Amino acid sequence: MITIEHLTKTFGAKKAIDDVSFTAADGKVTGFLGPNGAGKSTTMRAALGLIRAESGQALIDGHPFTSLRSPMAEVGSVLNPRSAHKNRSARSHLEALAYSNGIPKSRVDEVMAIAGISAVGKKKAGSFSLGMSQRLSIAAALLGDPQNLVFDEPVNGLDPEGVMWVRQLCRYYASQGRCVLLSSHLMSEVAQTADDLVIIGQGRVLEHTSVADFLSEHSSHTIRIATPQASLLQQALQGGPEVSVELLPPSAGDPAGAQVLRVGGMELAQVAQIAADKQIVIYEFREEKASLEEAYMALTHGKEEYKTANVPVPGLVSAQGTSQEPIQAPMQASMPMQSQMPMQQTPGQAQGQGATQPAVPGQFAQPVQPTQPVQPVVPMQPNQQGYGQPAPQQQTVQPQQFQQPVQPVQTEPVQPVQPEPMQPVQPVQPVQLIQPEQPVQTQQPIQQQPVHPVQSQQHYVQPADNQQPSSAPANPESNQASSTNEEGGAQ
Ligand SMILES: Nc1ncnc2c1ncn2[C@@H]1O[C@H](COP(=O)(O)OP(=O)(O)OP(=O)(O)O)[C@@H](O)[C@H]1O
Repeated sequence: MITIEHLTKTFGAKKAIDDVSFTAADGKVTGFLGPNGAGKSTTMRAALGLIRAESGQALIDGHPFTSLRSPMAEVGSVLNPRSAHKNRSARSHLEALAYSNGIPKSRVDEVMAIAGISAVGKKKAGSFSLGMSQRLSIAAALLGDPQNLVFDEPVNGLDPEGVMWVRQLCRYYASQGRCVLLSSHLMSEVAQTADDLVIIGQGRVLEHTSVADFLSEHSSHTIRIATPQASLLQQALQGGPEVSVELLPPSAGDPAGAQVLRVGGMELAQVAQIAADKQIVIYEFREEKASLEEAYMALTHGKEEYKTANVPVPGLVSAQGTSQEPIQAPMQASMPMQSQMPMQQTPGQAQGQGATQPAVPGQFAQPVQPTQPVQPVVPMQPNQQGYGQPAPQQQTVQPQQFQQPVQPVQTEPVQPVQPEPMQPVQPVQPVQLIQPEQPVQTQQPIQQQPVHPVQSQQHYVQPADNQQPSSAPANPESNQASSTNEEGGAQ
C-alpha cells in the first residue's frame, strides 16, 4: 500500500504539488492521471524518497522509503526509461542491481524473459530504443518481485504488444494482492487497467474515485432521433421533469426530410415505445454517450500547465457534426459543447465531489471501454519468497493471453461539412486532436512481428522451475535511487 499524506513540494517559486493526499490500495491498480506538469512524477519521486517534500509524508506499506530494509522487494519503480548506464549492457545493468540488492543472478534471466529483452541482453543500454529502454526499466523494477509497483507512464514508447503486456502485468500484480500506482496522461489507457483513479491538476488532487464510479458518474447518455414528425414526437415525449428534448440544428448526415431530436432522461426502449404508440415515423435512433476521456478533459480543463495553440485546419468540422461552432482548442473541445446542452441532469449524472465540470452527454457517441477482464498472466518465477515476500501463486504464462482480442479504438463519426449559410466558414481543430487515442491493438500473433528485436511470446514462457529462493540482505539501494538525482529530476 502506498500512502501519500499532505505532500507539498516547491521547486523555486513553483509549487509542484500542494497538499496531495491519497492511498493506493493493495490488490488494486490505482491510475494516477493528470496533464503535463500536474505533479504526478513529483509525487511518485517523493514516494520513492528521491526528493524531499517540504511537508507531508509518503509511506510504502507504512514506512518511508528511506527506512525500507529491502527496497527492491518492497517497491519496484519505473520513473525514467533512460536511467541505465549507456555503456552497460542490459544484462550487466540488471546484474549490478541484483548484486547490490542481494538478489540472485538467476533472477536477471527471469526478468529479461518477462520483459522480452533476453535476445538483446548483451546490447548496450544506450543503443536501445525508447520502447526497449522502457522494457529494461520495467525488468529492473521487477527484479525484487516487489510488493508495490510505482510506474510513471510505463507505456511511453512501447509498441502495442508492449502496452498490452504492461496492462496485464499491472493487473497480475494487483490480482496478487499487491499495490500498483500507475501514472498516465490518458484516461482511456488508465480506464482499461485501473480500479481506482486519482486525478491531479496543477499540483492538487481533483478527484479520487473508482473507475466504476467515474464511469457511472460521467457516462450519461442521450438518444438521438431523426424523424419527419419532430414536433409530434417532441409533444409525446414531454413527461417528467427529468426528461429533456432538444431540437438539433440540421446536419448533412441527417436523413432527408428528417429533423433530429436529442432526448435525455429516457431509455431508448421507452422512446421507441412512445413513438410506436403514437405511430410516429422514425428514421434513426442512436444512443450517444459522453466518453470517459471527455469527462476527464472537462475535469482537468483549466488545470493544464502547458496550453496548446490553435491549429487551424480548414474544411474539418467537429466530430459531433451538429454544431457549426468552431472548436477553439483541443483541450477546450468539451467546454463550448457544454454551454450548448440545455438538457437537465438525469439521475445518473450526479456529479461527484470535486468534479468541477459536468459530463457532456451526447457529444461523443463512443464510450471508452471500461476495464477489460484481464487474464491472470503470471510472469514471475514461482516462489520468490527468498526476497522477503510471500510466495506468489505458482502459475504459468499462457501464450494465448497475449493474443486475446483487443477492443479496437473507438472512433467518432466525422460528419461531412455542413455549409452554414449565415456564417463564414470557421477554421476548426482537427478532430484527431480532441482525444489522443491509444494505439490500436491488433490481434496478430506476436511471433509474426517481423523485425522487432524483442522476440515473440516464447520470451514470456518461464524457464525451468528450478530457481532457488534467495535471501535478500537489507540493502538501502533501490533500482531507481541508483539512477536518479535528488531534486534534479529524471536524468
Ligand atoms: N526538478 C525540478 N525543478 C524545477 N521544477 C520542477 C522539477 N521537477 C518538477 N518540476 C515542476 O513541477 C511541476 C510538476 O512536474 P511533474 O514532473 O511532477 O509533473 P507531471 O504531472 O509528472 O508531468 P508530465 O506528465 O509532463 O510528466 C512542473 O511545473 C514541473 O516543471
